[in-house]
Amino acid sequence: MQRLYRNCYAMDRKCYEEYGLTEDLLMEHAAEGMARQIRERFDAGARVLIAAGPGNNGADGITLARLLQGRYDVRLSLPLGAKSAMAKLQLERARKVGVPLAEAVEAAECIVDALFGAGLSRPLSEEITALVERLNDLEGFKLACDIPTGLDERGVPSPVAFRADLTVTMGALKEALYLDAAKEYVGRIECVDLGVERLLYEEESTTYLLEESDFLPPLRRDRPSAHKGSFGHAAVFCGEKEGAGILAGSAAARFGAGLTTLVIHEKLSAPPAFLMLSTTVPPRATALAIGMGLGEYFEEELLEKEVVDSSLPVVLDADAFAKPELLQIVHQENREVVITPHPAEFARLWKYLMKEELSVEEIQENRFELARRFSARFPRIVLLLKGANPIIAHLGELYVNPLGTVALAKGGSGDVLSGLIVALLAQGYEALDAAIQGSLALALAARSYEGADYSMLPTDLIERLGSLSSEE
Ligand SMILES: NC(=O)C1=CN([C@@H]2O[C@H](COP(=O)(O)OP(=O)(O)OC[C@H]3O[C@@H](n4cnc5c(N)ncnc54)[C@H](OP(=O)(O)O)[C@@H]3O)[C@@H](O)[C@H]2O)[C@@H](O)CC1
Ligand SMILES: [K+]
Repeated sequence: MQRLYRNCYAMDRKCYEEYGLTEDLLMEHAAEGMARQIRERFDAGARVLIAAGPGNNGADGITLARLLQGRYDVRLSLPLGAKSAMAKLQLERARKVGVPLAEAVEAAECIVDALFGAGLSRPLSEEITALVERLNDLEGFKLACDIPTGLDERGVPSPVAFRADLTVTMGALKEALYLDAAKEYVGRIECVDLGVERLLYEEESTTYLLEESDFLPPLRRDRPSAHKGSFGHAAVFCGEKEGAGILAGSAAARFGAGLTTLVIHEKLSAPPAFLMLSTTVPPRATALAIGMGLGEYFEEELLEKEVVDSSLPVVLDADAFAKPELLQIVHQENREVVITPHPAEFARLWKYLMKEELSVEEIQENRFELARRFSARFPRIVLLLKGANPIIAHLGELYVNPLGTVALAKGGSGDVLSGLIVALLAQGYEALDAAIQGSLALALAARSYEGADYSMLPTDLIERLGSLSSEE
């Protein structure tokens, strides 16, 4: 797990005030971090075009030009000139080592965007927008300095923003790079130390980035005397769209629940043989999941009695967010509860619980802030806000999972996720661990799919659950 930050200003200040470092020194490390990435990828002589802006993001780019000059065919473009003191100083140095200025944007094997970083303070002008479009249209490898130009401090992209293959970010990882919309622009993300080890640079944070090595597959069954009752009993409500419940139930069984029962209202057409059926929650159930394809089958009284009045750990998903009786659960402080809304469901939930209307767009632009506000209001509840980079919130802490792929953008992926989480709850995991591990398992299952990304089915995910392993 790595830490994420809203910005690095306080940590930069610490470098100057406590460690006696200078801006010049930090910048040299920032530029050297980019130079290293370029040297690893390109042979001497390759053309590197660096588009540098007027501030210190541009100054990083100008410094990079100096570091590469001599070994590479460097072209430096300064469409707005050099304005900050550091940019002027770096330009003077770059000139002295012979860095040539580019008249216009020209084709290159490596294209570096050092136009704007943390200081972008207003929309891009037409001229800069056109420049970013031209850079995007070039064929070469694209490297963004600190943050791709056009993303604001939340990560929200302008209509045109630089599309990087690699973002080399300075000092520490920023939340903005992990907003769903930013996923289109950032490419791979590498973080560079600025003159001190990351450990010394970083401050406390309440936001974390999940990594592959955080995944711990469910415990192997190493007790030969264990029986099915040793691994919990997941009860999955199966409603009008029965496929959703069947997917969730199948995922739960595959992810280790000792028993899985589909709680049904009407006889199912063809449930898998390993799932049991019941019209009530079995007395020995150890966790519940409800909402996937639920519809209107179940009477309110039954839901009250079997789900709301129960103390079992529970996953609420999909249609559960349209049922006020089920939403009472969010107020149950002493229960393990995971809620898994997608942004439109989160909007509905927000209106009901927070009495405030938000559009899906507002939610997507402010995912981190809203997840934080939700967690401040309902600290005990584990919120898993779905998206390209799902955010899990609990007790005011956020965990971001950047590992998912577009192959997951298909009906049924969310049902599988609910099944994974209820399987872990049934086996005794705490709600936060169940949400984190379920989310990681889903992403890793998708990554292990070998077919074309458009072709993956929820059943492919379920098949892969048995062979997941963490990288390390
Ligand atoms: N702090 C540190 O210790 C370290 C910082 N580092 C680096 O510094 C970067 C931050 O630098 P920064 O603060 O100078 O901001 P930056 O992104 O260059 O933009 C500011 C300039 O752009 C201008 N401008 C803004 N928006 C504009 C627009 N739409 N259209 C046109 N102009 C616009 C703005 O002009 P103004 O608003 O004043 O008119 C100003 O001139 C950071 O991302 C990292 O790369 C590293 O070296 C490590 C150490
Ligand atoms: K940039």
